[in-house]
Amino acid sequence: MNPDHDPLLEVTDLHAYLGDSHILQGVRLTVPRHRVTVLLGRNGVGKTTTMRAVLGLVRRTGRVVFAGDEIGQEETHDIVRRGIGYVPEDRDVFHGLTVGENLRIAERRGGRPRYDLVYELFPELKNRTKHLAGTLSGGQQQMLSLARGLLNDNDLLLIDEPTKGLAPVVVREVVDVLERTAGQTTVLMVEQNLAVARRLADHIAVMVDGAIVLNGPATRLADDDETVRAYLSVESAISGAGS
Ligand SMILES: Nc1ncnc2c1ncn2[C@@H]1O[C@H](COP(=O)(O)OP(=O)(O)OP(=O)(O)O)[C@@H](O)[C@H]1O
Repeated sequence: MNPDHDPLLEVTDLHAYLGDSHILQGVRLTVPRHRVTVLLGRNGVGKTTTMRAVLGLVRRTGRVVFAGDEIGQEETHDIVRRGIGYVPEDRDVFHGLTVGENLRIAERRGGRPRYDLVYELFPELKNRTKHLAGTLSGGQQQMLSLARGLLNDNDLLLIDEPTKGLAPVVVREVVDVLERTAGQTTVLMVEQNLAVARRLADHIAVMVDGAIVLNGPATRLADDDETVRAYLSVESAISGAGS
């Protein structure tokens, strides 16, 4: 079956609230299987909140269907157990723990952690299992954060702004790692760096003021400069992501 017609994740009429603010206002989004979908939009439009709403981390209403099951009312721990991993924006590694310990505490109970896969994808981490995570570079911390998401057998990874705040040379490294990650699982990713988005995305979703205004093949990014200018606070030529 065409994966675009059998999405892994399908969100309909999703509303979310932070305090008194109505942040997501009827989000509709599909994420095809085995693809990278990049969620784009200006600062503050609700991209992070969309991921957190899918995970049940914010108050929300609406329909969220994952692998054919409705999960819009479920608690976060049940959603995560279904095979959705989260790599948050701030990387969230424990600086005072070693690389190995950071991985160990990410193991899902009852699961079979995939250390072989993780160390094959991230040899730099294998050489540093006894190093404190706080001593790693920003790029290595991002790798550790991605490795934690891949350690469990997740079907979907939600990755929030993985290249944010990284130097151009490190961005390139992380993009390579993201490409390897995307070979393993379906990805929904927030990314503000347009060059990175263009390199990785098969599918895009563009968000404006708490709603999705465009959800389709990534070719729209390549040949539709008007879309880019109208909706995104990104520049179309950003060095550091490679070609
Ligand atoms: N605790 C909160 N209470 C009320 N409003 C909040 C709270 N946290 C965030 N917001 C607002 O919710 C909106 C959506 O935030 P969100 O982080 O989802 O946007 P984003 O598109 O991911 O932005 P960015 O690219 O800056 O990370 C923003 O306008 C933000 O100011």
